[in-house]
This record gives sequence, C-alpha cells and structure tokens, in this order.
Amino acid sequence: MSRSLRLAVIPGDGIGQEVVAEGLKVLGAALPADVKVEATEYDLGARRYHRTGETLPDSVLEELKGHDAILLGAIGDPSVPSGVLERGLLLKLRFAFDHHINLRPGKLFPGVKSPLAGEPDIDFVVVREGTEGPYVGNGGTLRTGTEHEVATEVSLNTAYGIERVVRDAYRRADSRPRKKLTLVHKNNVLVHAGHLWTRIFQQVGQEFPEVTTDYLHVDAATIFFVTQPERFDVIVTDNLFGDILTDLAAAVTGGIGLAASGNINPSGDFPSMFEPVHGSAPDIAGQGKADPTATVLSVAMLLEHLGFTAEAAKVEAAVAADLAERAGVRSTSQVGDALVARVSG
Ligand SMILES: NC(=O)C1=CN([C@@H]2O[C@H](COP(=O)(O)OP(=O)(O)OC[C@H]3O[C@@H](n4cnc5c(N)ncnc54)[C@H](O)[C@@H]3O)[C@@H](O)[C@H]2O)C=CC1
Ligand SMILES: CC(C)CC(=O)C(=O)O
Ligand SMILES: [Mg+2]
Repeated sequence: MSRSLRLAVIPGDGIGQEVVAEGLKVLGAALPADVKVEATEYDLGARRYHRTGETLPDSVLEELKGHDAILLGAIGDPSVPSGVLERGLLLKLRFAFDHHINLRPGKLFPGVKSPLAGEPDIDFVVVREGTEGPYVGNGGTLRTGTEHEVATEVSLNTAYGIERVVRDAYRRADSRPRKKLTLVHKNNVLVHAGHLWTRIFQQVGQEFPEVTTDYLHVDAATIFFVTQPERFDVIVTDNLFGDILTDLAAAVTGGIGLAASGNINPSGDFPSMFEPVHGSAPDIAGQGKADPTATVLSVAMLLEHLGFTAEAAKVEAAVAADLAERAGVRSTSQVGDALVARVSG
C-alpha cells in the first residue's frame, strides 16, 4: 500500500527559494518509492505582501494545519520594513502552531574546517524556547517621534512555557551518551525571568538524576562557544538568547550555510516546521551562491520527526560524505545534485 506525506512548502524570500528547491530534490530522492510526497507550495513572503498586503492570511494558516510538516526557506526582504514579515509571517507561524521547541543542532562534521583552533569535537544541541521571551511583541512606543520617545519590548516568561521546554531538554540530555544539560540565561541581571528559569530548571532536574547540569550567563556562554565548545552537550535557553547563540554555533561549526533547525510541536496537534537557521541573505540572493546544506539537514530533521529514521540517516550520511570531500566552489544546485546522487547511490 502506498503512503503519502503531505508537505507544505514555504520557500519565502531571497535564497529561501533557491535552497528549498534543493531540499525538495533530496527529500524526493531519500524517500522510498511507495511514499508519495504531496507537496503544496505557498506563495508567502515579500512578493505576496507587495501584491496583496498580506503576510499570513488566516485562510492559509487553516490550510497549513492539514499537513504533516512544513518546510520553510527564509523570510525577510529589504523592500519590506524590517519586522513586518518576520513577525507577521514567521513568528505568527511559530506561535500559531505552538512550536515551543526550537531545536538547533551544533555539529562539526568531519572534514569541515572550524574557524576555531585545533579540531574541536563539537556535537551539541540547543533547545531554544520558541514561543515566548522578548519575541512575543509585548511592547510599544510612547511619545513616538519626539526626542523623548520611549520604546519597550517586554520579555514574557511563563512557568508553563519554561517547564515544558526545560523538561524536553532534560529528556534529550538523558537520552544522549554524555547526559549533560546547560541552562543559559542572564539571571544575575534579568532577575525576574532568570530566577524563574533557574528555579524550574532545578525543580525539573529532580526527575532526571542521571543528567549533570550547569548554568552559564549568556555572555560567558559566548566565550565558551568559542574557547571550549566541547563542553556543551544539550543547552536550554530562551528565545532571544537561543537565536543569537545558534548563529554563533553555526559559525564555529563551519558556517551558517550548514546550520539546520526544527520548530517542533511535540503534541502533533499542529504541523512542525523545518528551516535552515539562516535568513534570506539578500546579499547573495539570486546568484546561485547559497549553500543548501542547512536546508537539506533540516529535511533530515523533518524525516526523523515523521518517523522516517533510516531515510533521515541516509540524508545526514550524504551530507557528511559531501562535506568530507568538499573542494572548490559549487553553485547551490550543484551541491543539491551531488547530495541527490549520494542519497540515490
Ligand atoms: N528564519 C528566517 O527566515 C530568518 C530570516 N531572517 C531575515 O533574513 C534577512 C537577512 O538577514 P541577515 O541578518 O542578513 O541574516 P542571513 O542569515 O540572511 O545572512 C547573514 C550572512 O550569512 C550569509 N548566508 C546566509 N545563508 C547562507 C547560505 N545558505 N549560504 C551561504 N551564505 C549564507 C549571507 O550571505 C550573509 O552574509 C532579514 O530580513 C532577516 O530578518 C534572518 C534570520 C532568520
Ligand atoms: C527572523 C527571526 C524571526 C528569527 C531568527 O532570526 C531565527 O529564528 O533564527
Ligand atoms: Mg536567527
């Protein structure tokens, strides 16, 4: 009997279009013949915004709910005021589908050159909270446009939201060989949110006696990402810190073109969404220069999430082999073709 995978595809803006095309090629090559991909592409992003004024209409949000997963490229374009698409489309999706687990692996593949000295053994995962923190849009301006203008951007942290992401991170740490979990926050200054995170981190830790824990202020964490990345196994942190730390994680593991992510709704009530960590990169868009590897690794996370474990491993192995032998400059589609060949071979 044939099976089907209902996939919503949102290429988005800039290089999002280019890298998603390669991700889909690899997905098609990785799946067994009896799995039919029913992919529906959604025209969301700057072009739609200019044409209709829409970012993410409710009717599209409804349609998206009927899919097994979403593959997204990137959102954001210099022709649209900063934040309109990022908030009105990308964050709206993450919040509406309760993507509270934002999973971002930081792995240095063999043969990939890190800018760090030596050959550090980097293999950690950042569990970033995805629906709260300073990203909720809780703020505004007063005396707008005057020299006494005031702007606020209040971070929202709920015990419910922290506990569920912290428990998820403990489970992940418990299932990994090193069983180590690091909380990153800034509880020496952000005492209200920071103490809540710390207290819940300690409380939930009682349920996981085999997991060793530590705590780092986010500023110190940036030092150790560069000087001692081997010390990390699983990291749990809030939405903003996780956003910043995972671009740094990408930089020390070979570059932003290799960094994958999953916005997970563990209950399965809504589709989870997989996307590269990077943005729409307007500086290289349309030139075939973008590395599609981050998207392809995000496809591997999507496959794993949907239970296609062997296929996910095949995609990751293809990426590993390609990275180990990389030489010279290749276009976006040449990298995609090479990965398709490896996955199919
Ligand atoms: N998830 C998303 O959709 C995200 C969207 N953005 C949006 O993207 C736009 C550009 O943001 P930036 O801050 O410039 O971040 P960016 O991640 O788009 O680009 C940062 C740098 O990395 C390079 N880069 C990114 N992806 C690459 C790839 N696959 N291969 C090779 N080089 C790559 C770019 O050329 C640029 O020099 C903005 O509108 C921003 O809001 C930013 C981050 C995430
Ligand atoms: C563009 C944003 C909404 C977020 C971002 O930079 C990210 O999730 O990595
Ligand atoms: Mg980011």
